[in-house]
Amino acid sequence: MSHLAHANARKQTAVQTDELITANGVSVVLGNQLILQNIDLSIPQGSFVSLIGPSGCGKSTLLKVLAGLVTPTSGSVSIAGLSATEAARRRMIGLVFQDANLLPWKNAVDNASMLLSIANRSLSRAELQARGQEMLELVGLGDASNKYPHELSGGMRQRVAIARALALDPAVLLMDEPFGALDAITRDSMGQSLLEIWQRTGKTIVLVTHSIDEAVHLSNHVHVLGIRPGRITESMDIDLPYPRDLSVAEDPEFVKQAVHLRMLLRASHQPGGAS
Ligand SMILES: Nc1ncnc2c1ncn2[C@@H]1O[C@H](COP(=O)(O)OP(=O)(O)OP(=O)(O)O)[C@@H](O)[C@H]1O
Repeated sequence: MSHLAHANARKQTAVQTDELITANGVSVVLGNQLILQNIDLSIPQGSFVSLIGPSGCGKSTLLKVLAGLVTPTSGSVSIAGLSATEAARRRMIGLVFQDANLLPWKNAVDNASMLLSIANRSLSRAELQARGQEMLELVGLGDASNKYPHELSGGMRQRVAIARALALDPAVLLMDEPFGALDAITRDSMGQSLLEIWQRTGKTIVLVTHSIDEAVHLSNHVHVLGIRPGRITESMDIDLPYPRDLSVAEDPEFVKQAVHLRMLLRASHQPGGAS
């Protein structure tokens, strides 16, 4: 191996750290308002991280920065050693929003393979359908492939949206209040399914949520954002073993951590100055 090849191998090793996503000193000004101030984040590969904070504190904006959709005014984001824009261009980022945004004239399997069909024009219809079906099975909708969005419940539509994002096999799944419009019981079961998908696929997940219980049930790490300006005020590990099922909510340790998170969240509602 040449000297240069040795140096490159060293460089590659250096990039392959446990951290998949890092944000360094990210600030965002929109209009003339400071929305995010000096955000530092370090998200390990394969982790499940939740972002929680008061309404309007900038959680969605931060997710958009990680997705390469909003360019920081200062600071930088790296995803597997690439800029967020480049990671997005390479389809390494899957996005799921509160609204499933399915195409009403396509059935579930065609919706699930829709982004893949755009990303890889060389795939045959049979290949697209096979991948769409595989993803629907992963999200527990294997029997609904021929159903159209109007025939699906809100939870089922969100499952298709998750299948659509996963069909591209992204390294990261960024989710913005994906279960926010669902009833409490459906929301619980969607969270549980998401945990199982996470454990089966090993994806890195960043979830924006308003639910303390959801954050504690699902994540191994939670960042609390404060308001005016949006900044990370606290971070906490969720110290509960996986696999977790819904009965974890009755575990005294769960209750303790949820109480602690509530206290951090309450403090984050106080407007603050410099972080
Ligand atoms: N394009 C924009 N131009 C100007 N201000 C914006 C823009 N987008 C968002 N904002 C402002 O940035 C702030 C943060 O918005 P953001 O949607 O990121 O908050 P959030 O924490 O996700 O809120 P919520 O929990 O209510 O969804 C808000 O005050 C919002 O009005």
